[in-house]
Amino acid sequence: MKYFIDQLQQKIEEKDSRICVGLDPHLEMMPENVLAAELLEDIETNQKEIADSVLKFNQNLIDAVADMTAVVKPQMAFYEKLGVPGMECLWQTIAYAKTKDLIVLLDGKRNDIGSTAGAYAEAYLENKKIGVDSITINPYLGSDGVLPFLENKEKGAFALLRTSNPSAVDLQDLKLDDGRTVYQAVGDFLQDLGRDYLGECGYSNLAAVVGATYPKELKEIRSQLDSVFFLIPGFGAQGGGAADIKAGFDEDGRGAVVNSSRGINFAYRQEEYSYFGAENYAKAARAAAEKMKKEINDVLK
Ligand SMILES: O=c1ccn([C@@H]2O[C@H](COP(=O)(O)O)[C@@H](O)[C@H]2O)c(=O)[nH]1
Repeated sequence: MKYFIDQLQQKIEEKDSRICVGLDPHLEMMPENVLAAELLEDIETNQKEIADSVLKFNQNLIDAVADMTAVVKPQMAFYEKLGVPGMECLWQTIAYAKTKDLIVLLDGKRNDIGSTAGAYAEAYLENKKIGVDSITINPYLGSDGVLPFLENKEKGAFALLRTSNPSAVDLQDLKLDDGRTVYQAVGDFLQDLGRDYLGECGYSNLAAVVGATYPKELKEIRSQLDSVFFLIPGFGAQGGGAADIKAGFDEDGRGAVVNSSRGINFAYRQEEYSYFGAENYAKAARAAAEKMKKEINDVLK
């Protein structure tokens, strides 16, 4: 039995890649040759056709980046939006990623009271037909809501710590009586809880989400938490760059992966990659992923 976090760290090192490729099918950004615009005029009626197109899109993206990423992160919201066909598309996307030996991090930000958290953990982490390796969770219900996601040591959970959105500050930066911010207290909580789930790599199966868009806080959180692995979203479309995420890694360039979704999925829409054309969206995605991988490796040298 190999701990989730050791599997992840090993794959990152094998591929020498610290990127995570999000699979976020924003329908309005899809290439016309994959998804005809008129189908979007009545999404509910056309769910099945749209979901079939999304699956094809995802499979082509996965083929394009499989050799240069350890992990893919489908964002559940975009699949849930397409009803039952969307969920089928999600499971087939995950199954396809597993045939390419990728680690799957399902972005669903689930959680609830302990008994319901257990049902979520079973639904996503124990379903052998689906093959999800890890899931994002909300830690605000406390330990009984988090522990069910850690029961299986081959699986992992990424708890929201300091998110990448502009209004992250509204609640996460509030000051507690002991002088810590809410996010610092969440960080201490996750590190303490995660100590029973440490892999050989020194990081825990209980990982955390810390946004690339707040480099000062990212640096501070990394120095606070030495055994918590980070997923760092906010690279690319949200404005984060390689210099911003550098401090999220440890001194050996370990302990984090950086996510980009729109920046890779829809690279063909960016001026830099527009020469590929919409029909070569997968090639454009590969070029964007390659650039991101290199920029991150260079900044960590
Ligand atoms: O703090 C957070 C937590 C999660 N996300 C998710 O990551 C991707 C980012 O997508 P981009 O297109 O690269 O902006 C998306 O699925 C978010 O839901 C985040 O951005 N920030």
